This record gives sequence, structure tokens and C-alpha cells, in this order.
Amino acid sequence: MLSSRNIFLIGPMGAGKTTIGRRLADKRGLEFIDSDHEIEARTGVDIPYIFEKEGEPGFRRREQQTIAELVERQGIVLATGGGAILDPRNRQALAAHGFVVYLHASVEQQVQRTARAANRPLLQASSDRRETLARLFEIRDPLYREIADLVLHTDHRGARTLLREIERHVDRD
Ligand SMILES: Nc1ncnc2c1ncn2[C@@H]1O[C@H](COP(=O)(O)OP(=O)(O)OP(=O)(O)O)[C@@H](O)[C@H]1O
Ligand SMILES: O=C(O)C1=C[C@@H](O)[C@@H](O)[C@H](O)C1
Ligand SMILES: [Mg+2]
Repeated sequence: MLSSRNIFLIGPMGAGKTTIGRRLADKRGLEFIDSDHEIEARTGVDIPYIFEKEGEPGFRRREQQTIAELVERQGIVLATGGGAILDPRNRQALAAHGFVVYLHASVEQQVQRTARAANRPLLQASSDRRETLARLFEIRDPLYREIADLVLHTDHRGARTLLREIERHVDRD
């Protein structure tokens, strides 16, 4: 059934996965889950703390386990962490269990939208956010594209336009 179809949002930090995902779920009467928030709820600590104690590999293990469980649900909008697509198991799981939307943002927009500190230890540790985001983007952009059913450019486009576009494609596909 259309309404029980999962929608998975992927893309870099600052692309708008959490913002758009929450609104999309509201609009379609679906449950919204953010994998970063889910990991925090399960561990009871925030993401920077997990990186500090277990390193990025520890965080990725938790992320993989969480995503493997979440994709089995039905009727969810899932916003994934910016690096979730690095693990081929996550790419396979997302591609197999829902409609995958790649929220694309230029590095310049990523820089602007990540200006405020949040759960982004990979950026907090870096002295040059632009350089870090550009490096990550070069590696990750092909991986986002590999599993995307829809690539949406978010630069200079507001949430309402993006929601409309996503709904048009999900309902048509
Ligand atoms: N289309 C948009 N236009 C303008 N600002 C936006 C847009 N989408 C998101 N933003 C703003 O950019 C910031 C980052 O958005 P958001 O937290 O949703 O990104 P994210 O993809 O979830 O990032 P992360 O991977 O770090 O969790 C927020 O301040 C949000 O309000
Ligand atoms: O781009 C990344 O690798 C990350 C993005 C965030 O969503 C978090 O999942 C974490 O900070 C790592
Ligand atoms: Mg987010």
C-alpha cells in the first residue's frame, strides 16, 4: 500500500534530512525516525560522546545495527546520518526497503547550514569546515547516487517545494 511505503532520506550534513523528513512524515501521517536520534536514544548519550569513547568505527557499528532494524519497519520516514551510506550493508538495506531520496546540497550550502554546532563530531574536530565537507562529499556523492531513486537539489529551494517534489515522485513511482 502506498501509505505504508518507507521513505529514506540520504545526503550530507546540512542537506535537510531531519528538517524535511519530519515535515514529510507529518504531511503523510507516517512515523518520523532519525537514525542519529535513535542511536542517541538507545545509548543514552550523544553522538560526539560515542565518537569520543568508541571512535568512528564504534559509531558506525551502532549505526549499521540501528539501520538494519529500522528498515524492517513499515510506513516510516527515516532520516539517515550523513555517513550511513559508507557501509555497503546500509546501502543494500535502504535500497531494498523503501524509496530513497538523495537530498543534494552544494558544499557551499553545507558549510552555511552546518554553521551552528550540532551532533557533528567530524566537523567539530576540523579547523576548516569547508575543506572537510568537500573531502567527504567527493567520496560520498557517488554512493548517495548509487542508491537514490530520486536526486533532489536543495540549494535555494525551500522545504515546501522539496516536499512537493518528493511526494510527486513517491506517488508516481
Ligand atoms: N531547503 C532548505 N533551505 C534552507 N535551509 C535549510 C533547508 N533544509 C535545511 N535547512 C537548514 O539547514 C540546517 C541543517 O538542516 P538539517 O539538520 O535538517 O540537516 P541534516 O541533513 O539532518 O544534517 P545532519 O546530517 O548533520 O543531521 C537547519 O538549520 C535547517 O533549518
Ligand atoms: O557525515 C557523517 O559522517 C555524520 C553525520 C551525522 O548525521 C552523524 O551521523 C555523525 O555526526 C556522522
Ligand atoms: Mg539530521
